[in-house]
Amino acid sequence: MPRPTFADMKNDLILRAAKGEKVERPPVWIMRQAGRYLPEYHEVKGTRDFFETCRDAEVASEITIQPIRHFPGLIDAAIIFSDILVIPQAMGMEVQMVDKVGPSFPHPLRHPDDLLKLRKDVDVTKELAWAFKAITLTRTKLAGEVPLLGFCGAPWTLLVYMVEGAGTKMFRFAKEWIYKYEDATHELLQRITDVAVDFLAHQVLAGAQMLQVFESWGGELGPEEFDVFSKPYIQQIAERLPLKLQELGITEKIPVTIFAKGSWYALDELCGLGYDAVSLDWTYRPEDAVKVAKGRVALQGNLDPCTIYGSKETITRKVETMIKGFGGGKQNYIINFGHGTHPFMKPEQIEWFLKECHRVGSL
Ligand SMILES: Cc1c2[nH]c(c1CCC(=O)O)Cc1[nH]c(c(CCC(=O)O)c1C)Cc1[nH]c(c(CCC(=O)O)c1C)Cc1[nH]c(c(C)c1CCC(=O)O)C2
Repeated sequence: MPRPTFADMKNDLILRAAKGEKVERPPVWIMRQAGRYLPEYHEVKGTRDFFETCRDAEVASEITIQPIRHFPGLIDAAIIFSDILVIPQAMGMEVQMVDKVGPSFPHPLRHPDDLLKLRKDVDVTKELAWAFKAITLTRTKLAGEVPLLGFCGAPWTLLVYMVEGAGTKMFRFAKEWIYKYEDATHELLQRITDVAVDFLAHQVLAGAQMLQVFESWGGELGPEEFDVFSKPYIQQIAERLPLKLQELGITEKIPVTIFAKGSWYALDELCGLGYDAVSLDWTYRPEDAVKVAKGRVALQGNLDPCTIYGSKETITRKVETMIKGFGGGKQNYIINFGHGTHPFMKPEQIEWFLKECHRVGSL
């Protein structure tokens, strides 16, 4: 596949911040910035199936750009509208998105023998061709307005969904895998890692300018298990990606962010894995995170998303303390929520948050 060409960037703030450069103000984007809190999302999505929406390049690109248009000049990155569960799909698993319930796998992997059901050699250019098409179209439509982010799920988080078959509070099956089927667990994690590296690299080839790896269930592992079942695989992704990009003829630096939700005990290790940015949930005191990071990476985060339910004064106060806590934000900092938006949030409140980020971040 020849590498497409795109318009020059009008705003590359997030790319500069992720590379550790000094910036005029910290860039801001929001996890799940496209989605159900925006009325125009429902208009476009209608009653269409969620994954069908992702696979339609025209629709996915429109939804990706919606928040950029809704808050003109206020958001510094677009993130492609897709889902972390497309890797399990590429590996041969069926995944449905059930309205008001979430993801559901009709045939979860409950025993090591179930690994036989997975596709052995996954050709992402075939299985996920739709994703690359959506990325190329979205980057073209963005016309350099803001950079386009690609992403994938981290191996441990994807294993959780693949063996549980749905969201969970108990993690019974995922924990059974790590404590009872340790070898099979490593085999599965390795196979997901291989697909993830390939998938991320091809997202860049299609036009993604920065990447994020979502270890959303990181915090379900204790520190010892994190070092065995999460860290080696997210480290492999960071280490192998530049080589894979080189193979594809991509020589420029592509910043990559790791978001390991709940893994506060591992912050020091996360800063040394080869990622350019580390995304933090809201349970960190920014000052403490800055001390641990020691300028090795850009930190991203970490407003409690529920702050948006508070008054404008509350949002202002929280934005002020957050940006101050991250040292004023002119270097090594990207503003974000500590997790995604909720469907019940009012766009006006989010707009106030974004405006305050611009005001306080420019001081
Ligand atoms: C764990 C996870 C998933 N998906 C994702 C994660 C990691 C981030 C996190 O920790 O939240 C990542 C994701 N999912 C989605 C995006 C797109 C871009 C964006 O952030 O704006 C991204 C980056 C769209 C989505 N992914 C999903 C929706 C809602 C689908 C709908 O419209 O009904 C969207 C907009 C569905 C989804 N997808 C997933 C769940 C658990 C759910 C159901 C929960 C819910 O309903 O919010 C798995």
